[in-house]
Amino acid sequence: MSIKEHVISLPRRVFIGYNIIENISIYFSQLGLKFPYLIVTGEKFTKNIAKKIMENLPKDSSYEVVEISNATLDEVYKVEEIVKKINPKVLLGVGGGKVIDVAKYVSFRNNLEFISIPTAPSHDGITSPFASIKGLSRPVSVKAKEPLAIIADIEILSSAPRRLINAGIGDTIGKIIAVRDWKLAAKLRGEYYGDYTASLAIMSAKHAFQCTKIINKDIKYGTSMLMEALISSGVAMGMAGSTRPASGSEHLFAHAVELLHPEGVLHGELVGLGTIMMAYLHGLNWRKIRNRLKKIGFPVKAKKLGLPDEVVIKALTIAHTIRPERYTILGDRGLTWNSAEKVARITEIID
Ligand SMILES: NC(=O)C1=CN([C@@H]2O[C@H](COP(=O)(O)OP(=O)(O)OC[C@H]3O[C@@H](n4cnc5c(N)ncnc54)[C@H](O)[C@@H]3O)[C@@H](O)[C@H]2O)C=CC1
Ligand SMILES: O=C(CO)COP(=O)(O)O
Ligand SMILES: [Zn+2]
Repeated sequence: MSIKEHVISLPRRVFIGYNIIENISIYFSQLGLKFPYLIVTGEKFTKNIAKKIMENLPKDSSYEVVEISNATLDEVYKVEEIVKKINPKVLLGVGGGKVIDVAKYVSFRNNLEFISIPTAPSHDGITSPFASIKGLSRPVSVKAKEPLAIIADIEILSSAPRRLINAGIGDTIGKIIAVRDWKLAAKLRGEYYGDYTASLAIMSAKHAFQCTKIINKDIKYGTSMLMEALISSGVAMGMAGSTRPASGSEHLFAHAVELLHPEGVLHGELVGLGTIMMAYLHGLNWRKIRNRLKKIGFPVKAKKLGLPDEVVIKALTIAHTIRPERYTILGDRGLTWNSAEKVARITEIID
């Protein structure tokens, strides 16, 4: 009898706290990291944070920096050119979700250690061993390297623009739907359902929901709560060996919009909108989710994000085609144009 292998990829250490960037050389020595390092960062604001990191790297260590503008295959190849040149031992991803995904994907392809240094609590890719890279065959995430460590400086993360913080809440509350969809697939399709990882994902969503009650009053405490939720959702993915606990129909909607309207909207914002509409389809209390998000200033209307109504409706009708092997409330045939329009109007995503 053959035993099907199941591999769990988890980070070894999570450093979380205020102004902990200053301790980076201590952390690196605890982890026994060798240099040269390659720092992957963004072209704008995040490169200033990367500079602070450089100032605090272990003395006498050597490193290179590469700035990327997007999570595309071209940017992956650009980083790999530098990997070939300097032969780094460790890649540091310093930035938002796109930077982290490129660094973690390059680490995977080149078998290098990866350290995740998020600059915004905007997504749960901070811990997950998956990456979303444009230019691959599909818009959904693929296997990547799990971070050896995460360095989460709450001072930096809580100073990120509020829009990015809210997007992280959107990405995390989406797990309510992802787990419902997973349960449905288990019932209708006999798909394996991992109770433990599903519970972990639901706990992350509840935590993010709780966070909506705190974040307006105490941004620092709210951010640290959100970070716990984002990290544990990433752990759920690592344990499941798939993004199933963290990505269902609400993410399919987000991916569909990204295909139709690729610029200007954050991943977590789209997941938030998808969550409201899919909650309606699942017969959940979508109003409660919408109201909580609205209270924190989350854009609960497509037009606030510059999304035309037609894009929302079209995305709803094609979402089921994006990852057909992952059964969700959208079924095999998806929504008709008329029912999609009705869902979007009833939930007030479009007027
Ligand atoms: N691998 C995984 O499991 C997951 C991956 N993702 C991916 O992550 C990406 C979304 O990540 P986001 O961070 O929302 O988008 P992003 O990486 O595009 O960042 C949004 C913007 O915020 C800027 N930024 C970051 N930190 C900042 C700060 N402290 N101050 C000012 N500006 C800052 C970035 O430079 C960028 O311009 C998507 O590509 C999505 O597919 C999302 C969830 C899970
Ligand atoms: O965004 C993700 C989890 O929040 C990853 O989901 P996908 O596997 O659908 O890309
Ligand atoms: Zn997501």
